[in-house]
Amino acid sequence: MRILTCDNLSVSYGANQVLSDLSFFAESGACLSILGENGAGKSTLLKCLLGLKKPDAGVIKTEGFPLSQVGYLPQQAEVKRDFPASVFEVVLSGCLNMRGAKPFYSRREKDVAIRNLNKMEAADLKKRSFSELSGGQQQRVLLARALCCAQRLLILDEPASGLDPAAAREMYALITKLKSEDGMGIIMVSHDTAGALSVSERVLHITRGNSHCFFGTKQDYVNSGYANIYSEAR
Ligand SMILES: Nc1ncnc2c1ncn2[C@@H]1O[C@H](COP(=O)(O)OP(=O)(O)OP(=O)(O)O)[C@@H](O)[C@H]1O
Repeated sequence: MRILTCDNLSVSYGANQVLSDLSFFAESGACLSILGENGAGKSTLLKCLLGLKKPDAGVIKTEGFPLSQVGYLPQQAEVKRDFPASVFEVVLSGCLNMRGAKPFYSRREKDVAIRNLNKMEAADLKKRSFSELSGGQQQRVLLARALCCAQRLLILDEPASGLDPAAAREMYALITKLKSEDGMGIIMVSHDTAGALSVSERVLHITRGNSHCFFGTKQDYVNSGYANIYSEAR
């Protein structure tokens, strides 16, 4: 079932047209990977999906839930990894939207945080200081945080970047579990083509200047020349 549809999206920064006439969709229980070279416009597209940048033209539509209920895992570089908070506090802060104007988190929000820590197989880290964790552990905790507000759709910006191969495998296994057990829809920006393809049903591939663009199933992507365009561009 489609949970997000993007029709004829065009986006620019001043005179720099980054995306033009882009159309694609994401489905529940499935992962859409957004691939493409540096500067192709992947982060710009995520900003539009998150309501942080207004497109010049086009429509972004979620099905049956507001954009405020989309979970978001930012790129590693955008997260301050040494802030002095416990793992539980970091995860609980993902419930900020649910808390509204209340001064403290309720039992219900704390239960949501615990449930998501369990889901990310990180319950044993609950009392640890976030800054002392390994990169892979931090990433699992931040995913649990993103899940606290994700009703049906999760947006991940390079979730395996900076992780060693074992931690990256764990991250992809958790993504697979979220799709199959929770029916979560996932949109993931990645430079790790093989890893991304291993968990994706569909691919959106964009290139700088939008001269090439592919949207379709993983199988069609693998059979197309797009993966080669990407490796040549890199
Ligand atoms: N805030 C901004 N103001 C002006 N131009 C920007 C801004 N952010 C991005 N751009 C430009 O938009 C284009 C797309 O950048 P974007 O960061 O979306 O690409 P990307 O595919 O995410 O790249 P990367 O893989 O390196 O993260 C680039 O030409 C970039 O210079």
